[in-house]
Amino acid sequence: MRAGLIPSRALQERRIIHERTTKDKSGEDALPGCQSPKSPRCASKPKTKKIMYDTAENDDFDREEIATYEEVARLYPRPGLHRPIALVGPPGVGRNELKRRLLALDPEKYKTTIPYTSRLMRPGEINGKEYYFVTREKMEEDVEAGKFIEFGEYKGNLYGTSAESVESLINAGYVCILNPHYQALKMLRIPQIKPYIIFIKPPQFDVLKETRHGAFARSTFDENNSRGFTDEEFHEIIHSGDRIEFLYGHWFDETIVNADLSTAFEQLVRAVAKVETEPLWVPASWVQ
Ligand SMILES: Nc1ncnc2c1ncn2[C@@H]1O[C@H](COP(=O)(O)OP(=O)(O)OP(=O)(O)O)[C@@H](O)[C@H]1O
Repeated sequence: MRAGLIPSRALQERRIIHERTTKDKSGEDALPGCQSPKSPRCASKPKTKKIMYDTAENDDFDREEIATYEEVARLYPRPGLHRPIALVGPPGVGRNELKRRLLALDPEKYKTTIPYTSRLMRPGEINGKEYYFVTREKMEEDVEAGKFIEFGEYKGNLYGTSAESVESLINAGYVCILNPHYQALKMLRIPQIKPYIIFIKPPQFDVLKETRHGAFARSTFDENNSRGFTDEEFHEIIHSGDRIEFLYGHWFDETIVNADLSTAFEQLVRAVAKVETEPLWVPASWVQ
């Protein structure tokens, strides 16, 4: 990601760090950002070195980003245009589940990025399969250079998603499926990437509770994924969804309410088909 493309003055001045994380199947890693972000961390190119700001709950930071008007134009589908699909929404709403289903629908067409980590490779792991393994120094250097759309630290190791990995999937002709933290949208929403942004919205409390309990869904707020969601967590998902919608709603191309999972997935499949077949409104700068 080039510094000149970062859409926000605030982002150029701050490095963003969040603290919540999630585990992978081995139960020990964090996969912030595009993989499974319980850890809402985002990155940008900082002007000031060695300073980290937790802006996850900073309303002022977010409000600086609210646009008033934006010139738009229709982007016509054409061969070679592969717009990534970015699923944004509150932690726990089901973005990973929807992403997993889409990737499984056509693994030759839909791909997601492989995150980078500074953690040591474990026996049996292959570089470039689950992760790209790099040294902490190299990763810090790349973070400083603004190469990560989001990154975070978990148990002393850095994890992150590079903008280059998104661009290389696009250039290789894949439909890149991302579930970035909402603050990463600031770095993704650029002409080189042209994401189609879908907000995954929780349904109202009763429906949220009924559908998740009915499916024996495991709470993503629990490190061990060993229990269901609590009422408090359902309220948190709804509250967090409202906040994201308030702050970033002007960037959403579409909203899907994730009540019944199959219905939400069908809507997602239709949305992805639409991106490939219909002219859609985008910032005018993307079509020039
Ligand atoms: N519509 C739904 N009905 C029932 N269960 C669902 C639905 N959507 C997701 N789930 C289940 O809820 C749980 C959490 O979903 P998922 O892991 O996709 O959340 P997430 O938004 O990616 O959360 P996080 O960002 O915190 O990792 C999973 O067990 C998933 O199968």
